[in-house]
Amino acid sequence: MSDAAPTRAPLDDHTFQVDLRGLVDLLSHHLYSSPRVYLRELLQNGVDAITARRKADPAAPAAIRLTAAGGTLRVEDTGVGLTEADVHRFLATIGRSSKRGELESARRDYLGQFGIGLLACFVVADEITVVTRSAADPDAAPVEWRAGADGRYTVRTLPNDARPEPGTTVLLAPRRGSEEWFAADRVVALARDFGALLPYDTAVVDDAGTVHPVTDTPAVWERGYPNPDARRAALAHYCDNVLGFSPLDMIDLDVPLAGVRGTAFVLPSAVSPAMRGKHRVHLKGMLLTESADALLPDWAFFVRCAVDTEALRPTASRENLYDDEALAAVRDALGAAIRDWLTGLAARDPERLGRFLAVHHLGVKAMARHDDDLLDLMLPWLPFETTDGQVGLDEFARRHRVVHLTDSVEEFRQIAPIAAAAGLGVVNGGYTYDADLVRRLPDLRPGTVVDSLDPDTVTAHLDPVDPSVELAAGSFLGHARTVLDPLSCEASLRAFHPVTVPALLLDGRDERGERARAQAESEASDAGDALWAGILGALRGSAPRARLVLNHLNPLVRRVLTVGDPALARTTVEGLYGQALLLSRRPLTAAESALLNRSFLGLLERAVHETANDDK
Ligand SMILES: Nc1ncnc2c1ncn2[C@@H]1O[C@H](COP(=O)(O)OP(=O)(O)OP(=O)(O)O)[C@@H](O)[C@H]1O
Repeated sequence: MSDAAPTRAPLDDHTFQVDLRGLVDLLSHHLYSSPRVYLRELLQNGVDAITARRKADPAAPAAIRLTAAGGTLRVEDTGVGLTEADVHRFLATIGRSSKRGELESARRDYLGQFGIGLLACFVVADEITVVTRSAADPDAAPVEWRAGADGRYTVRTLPNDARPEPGTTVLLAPRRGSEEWFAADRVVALARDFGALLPYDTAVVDDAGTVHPVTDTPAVWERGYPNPDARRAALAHYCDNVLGFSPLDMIDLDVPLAGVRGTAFVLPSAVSPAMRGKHRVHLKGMLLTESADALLPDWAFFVRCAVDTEALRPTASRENLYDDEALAAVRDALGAAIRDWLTGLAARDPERLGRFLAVHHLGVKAMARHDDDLLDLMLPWLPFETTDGQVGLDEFARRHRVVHLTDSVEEFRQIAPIAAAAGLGVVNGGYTYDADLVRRLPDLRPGTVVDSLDPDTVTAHLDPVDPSVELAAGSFLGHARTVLDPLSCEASLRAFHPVTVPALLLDGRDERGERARAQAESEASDAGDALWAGILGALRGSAPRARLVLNHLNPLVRRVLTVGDPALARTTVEGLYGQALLLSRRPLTAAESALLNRSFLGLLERAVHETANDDK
């Protein structure tokens, strides 16, 4: 056996091979949502180049000219330009960027950072030609770089007079099928959309030599106005033109920490809280997205923002904001600004607050669920549907020490008139957020009690009938109990308003749960599943039952109570139960539909039978 160290096979050093064609295809065709971004990337490179040049020479010219003529596009900037070495290093190396060197400060100063933006041009063109001359090295000759979508490129130096001044020109001709992106009017529209707020003078020249200005700065929210009305009018005009609606109101936004400034426009009509806001976000002037959805807290679904930001980060496709801590902090700060606006309105301009709440009370309720101070402040203003009509909770709680809450809109509709007549204070808890807010009342207004409205409470508030009346109705009520027992429902007799209601079915959530259980039990036993039916049967009795309350003030009910014929009495009970069931406006089970059918046909048959007898 040898004790020599085991010999190792020599290591082979390798480098990843990159299939440029595949990479170019991936980046250029799958990163971006639309070919239109090619123009944004070109504008962005022009802006960054000028910023870089101006760092060394603050007086350097700053202009970007796009020439859309003869179906091609030329983008020329007065920026820092590139030497031949730079061309190889930056232009021709995917993923390398001259804008990343100083890290944080670079990110602050430049729009680009990833070193892939130029590839977006391959979405619309097969070849990119760049002619550039460095401002950093006055002796460096102009350089021409030609690159194909297949990853090949050529570089050559040009005579000095091919480009006398520093700067860069990018030339593109459309790939077949992409001609539309090069039409002058399209280029003007795209450049204005992306670049209206860019810091340097930018314009498009068309075939006829007409110059179309692109930049329109400062932003409409940054400009000076002779008076607040003029400012409001200008912002409203912008909102109409750019966001497509006439705002109900406007809120100034300013978060110095992240350099976010802009305006939140209040939508003129209510929107679903589930709809996430689509906000227009510029990054250092360049339009990043028209549909940023994480800029505001979820509850602020009633506004659309237009902002410019200095410090938030874009995603690599540059079509949305990177959801990091900075964005979370901005989101909180913008949420606070909207909240402050609201509290300001409550204090100074209740009429405007009223107009706002008439449309967006749902949004404010959503917001108030997580914010006790706001709820406290808005309590007098937020409308709730109650037995006293549409009123603020504050006022309602003053009038009713116990605030009863229904589970659903249907329950409220059915019970509200009767409960109101009986002196109960009921709030409709069936609407989104309302129940949550009402349940917080005792904390905000000590002494107030909030209680669910259950059948027993309502029955207890309905006037009992005279014992002699109850006695006289005993036989009919006996039939009623026989009919209703299998439906897990009890019958009772009370006097209540309105007199037009013959019977009331009090049927809370627990009662419905019990009915669902009973139905499952009978289905299980029909199917021969004794074990399951037994389990369900064991649950029985613990759950409260529904209650059919007959109204002794109702003339029809008074007559019905005297019916002696057992068959007719049962059909009548079924009819009254069915009618009360329909009034409750909730979906019927199969057994309930069958009962309704049976009672309707039974009564019809009796009516026809009697008429036939009368005719004899
Ligand atoms: N107009 C220009 N003037 C001077 N240099 C340019 C110009 N366009 C591109 N470059 C150089 O080419 C590099 C790569 O550009 P590219 O657009 O691919 O990426 P980027 O702008 O650095 O980053 P991003 O991918 O975030 O846009 C840049 O970092 C810059 O050095």
